[in-house]
Amino acid sequence: MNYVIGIDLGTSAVKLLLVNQQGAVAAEVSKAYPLIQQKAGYSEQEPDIWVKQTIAGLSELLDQFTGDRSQIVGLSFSGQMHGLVLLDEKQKPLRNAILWNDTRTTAECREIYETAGKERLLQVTKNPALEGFTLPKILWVKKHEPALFQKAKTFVLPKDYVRLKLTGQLHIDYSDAAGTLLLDIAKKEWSPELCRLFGLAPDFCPPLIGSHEEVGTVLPEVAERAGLSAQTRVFAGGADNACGAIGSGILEEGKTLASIGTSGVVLSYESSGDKDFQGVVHYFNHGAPDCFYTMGVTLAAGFSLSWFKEVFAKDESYSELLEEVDTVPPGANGLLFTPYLAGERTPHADSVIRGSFIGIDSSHERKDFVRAIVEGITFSLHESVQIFREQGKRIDTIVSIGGGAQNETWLQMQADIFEATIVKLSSEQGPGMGAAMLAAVGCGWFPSLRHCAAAFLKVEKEFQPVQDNVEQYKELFRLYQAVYLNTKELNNSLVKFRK
Ligand SMILES: Nc1ncnc2c1ncn2[C@@H]1O[C@H](COP(=O)(O)OP(=O)(O)O)[C@@H](O)[C@H]1O
Ligand SMILES: O=C(CO)[C@@H](O)[C@H](O)COP(=O)(O)O
Repeated sequence: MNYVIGIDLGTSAVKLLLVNQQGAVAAEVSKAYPLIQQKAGYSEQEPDIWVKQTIAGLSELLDQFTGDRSQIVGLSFSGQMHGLVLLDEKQKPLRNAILWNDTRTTAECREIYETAGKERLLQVTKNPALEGFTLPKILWVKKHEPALFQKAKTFVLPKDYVRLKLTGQLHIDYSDAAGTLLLDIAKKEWSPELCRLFGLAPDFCPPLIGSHEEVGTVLPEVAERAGLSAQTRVFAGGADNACGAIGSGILEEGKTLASIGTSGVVLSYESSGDKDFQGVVHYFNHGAPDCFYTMGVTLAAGFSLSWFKEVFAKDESYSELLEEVDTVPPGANGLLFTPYLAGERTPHADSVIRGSFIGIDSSHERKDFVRAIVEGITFSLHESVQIFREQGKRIDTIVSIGGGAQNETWLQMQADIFEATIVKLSSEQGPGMGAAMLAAVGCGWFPSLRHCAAAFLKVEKEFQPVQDNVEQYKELFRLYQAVYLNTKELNNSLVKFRK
């Protein structure tokens, strides 16, 4: 029996899956790393911690493996999107990576519209200028750290940096390049026009590659440290949401997923790259060749829960924290939460808004707060589900993945709020599984990702909406939506008091 490894470089941790030819997960490892938040709106990570934890994770994964290492024939990557890793001429990072949930770049987003024009930007990149995307971060460093920027020869995205250190090969794949605001999405090439407008040298953007393409083998010194065979074939991999789509079988029109990781995502397959969504939802290249996807993004989905756990329940596990949440009724006994801890993207592209608990009563217990958080995150994702429905998409079944999909009360809540059947797969690790599938297809185990999905992906359980809950949540959702409008101005006035 042969195996492949899927490496998902998430925001909270790198997660590694060892997958056999039947798609069963033979071993899995998660290695965490911290977020660096110097001030409100800032979010960074140290690129070399990703590499260190990935190699340590590979080594732990291999410790669990009793077979012959030469049976591990391939590996590939999935990674948090948009994060800027600036490299010098020796391909060393010049500073910490600025991540997808860092919103310091509102002025640079304005500059992008003024320089390129919103219409033209949407035509080329299919996306609006949002603080989380890569180009605004490049412009921020250029403006605020000019001496450092002068030394920058190129840039990569997070998982591309790890792949560079594991193989020595420099690339960005199309699905991740799509989130930079520098890629012509339909033509699948770096936009010479945008690079020129923003003063970026033609070789500043690295060579592009397809997610399924082979880049080489692991470097001998890495193979030795990780305990891998030096013959292990490496395939490019993709953006975590593109890989999540592969790993949950979102490979044809009409399929939708909801992911609750650090961010929250509702994603839908698109067969062509020439539709016009006017930037209301993100529109990116898929990890499967020559197709696309649209998605709405909640910036602080799982992050809202991890924030609460870190501040109020540091020593408890998520299962302990969520233990009593099913004893609290829908509406958390009159408590509403909006998950805007890091600002928001869909439907309110707003870097200034922050979260609220509305309706705190002296009768509320911790479990009410936890229920309100989980409901607020799910309401936020429901705003994206609604956008897709308003655009004519039929959404009656949603595959749920990410850390949040480990909790059955939350899965039932998704069914009740989204008013759709929620599918839980045998592994909730969609992005890691998608990366493993890219390696499996690359190694020739299957003729296509669809064949691989048919063999690998197994439904573990389905959750149906409960009508009584659906009705209550419809009313609560309207109240939830009112919170944004009623707290927007208050938050604008609070900015000067933030860290
Ligand atoms: N047992 C659990 N039940 C519910 N939610 C969980 C559980 N474990 C983790 N989570 C949530 O999942 C998030 C991490 O999900 P994950 O998909 O691993 O994120 P990322 O890819 O961003 O690192 C955490 O922030 C937390 O909110
Ligand atoms: O910014 C986006 C998508 O546009 C995020 O979805 C990141 O890709 C991070 O993902 P997770 O760490 O939450 O999986």
